[in-house]
Amino acid sequence: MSLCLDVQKQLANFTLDIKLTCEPGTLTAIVGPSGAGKSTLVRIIAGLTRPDSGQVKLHDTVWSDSTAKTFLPPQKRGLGLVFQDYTLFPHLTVRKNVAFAAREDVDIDALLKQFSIAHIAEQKPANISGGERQRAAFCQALARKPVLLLLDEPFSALDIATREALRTELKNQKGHWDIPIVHVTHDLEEAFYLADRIVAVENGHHSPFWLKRQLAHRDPRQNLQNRYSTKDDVCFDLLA
Ligand SMILES: Nc1ncnc2c1ncn2[C@@H]1O[C@H](COP(=O)(O)OP(=O)(O)OP(=O)(O)O)[C@@H](O)[C@H]1O
Repeated sequence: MSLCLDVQKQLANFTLDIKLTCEPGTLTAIVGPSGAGKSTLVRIIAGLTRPDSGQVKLHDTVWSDSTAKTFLPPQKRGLGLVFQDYTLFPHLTVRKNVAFAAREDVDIDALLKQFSIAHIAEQKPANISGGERQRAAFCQALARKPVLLLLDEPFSALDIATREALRTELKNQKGHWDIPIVHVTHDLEEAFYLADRIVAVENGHHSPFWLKRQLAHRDPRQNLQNRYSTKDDVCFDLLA
């Protein structure tokens, strides 16, 4: 089921105005400078912020429509969220954290194994590493069998080696989940590595030129494109 949105929201200094479609089994990376509106966009998709106008739909289910005055609260959208800050309950073990969110038919042990944290299932979050906590956060998000996965800088608090390991796992697994994934990141390398499509946002608007400017300032310029852009789609912003 595809995510389709066309939303507007007045922010402090500009109006966020974004149109986006994200297909199941694909990862759309949202990149852009600080304050561009990326987190606001994630919050609108999650139902944590109401847009002033426009519509958010998952296939034919309307999550938000300002004209029809429809607004589905976050808990009814059935999505999985992974943020930079760990969303685990500190007083529960890893297994209980995942079980808390899980649908009945989910095999929690298999999920923990898939994310290589079966051996720490009985530990509490304070006793495991940052990378393990983020793995647990992914298990928690996926245990609810989400219709959409929303990732807001999920790797930015991790050290380089852990970040790279988790990126690789996400890249290998994302196609199997068969849901749209929206991934906000500051890191262009991460976006090029993971994304099926990159959408650059600047001052609340889709801005292919921001991405072009960033790449123009990189050294050497061609590296990211040559290494990761085997698919034309990823580069659609560069072709604009
Ligand atoms: N509820 C709000 N009402 C008005 N303005 C807001 C609101 N929330 C955020 N803003 C402003 O909107 C702009 C976009 O913020 P947002 O957090 O979405 O940007 P971002 O691209 O995620 O930034 P960063 O990469 O630094 O996290 C900022 O100027 C912020 O101050």
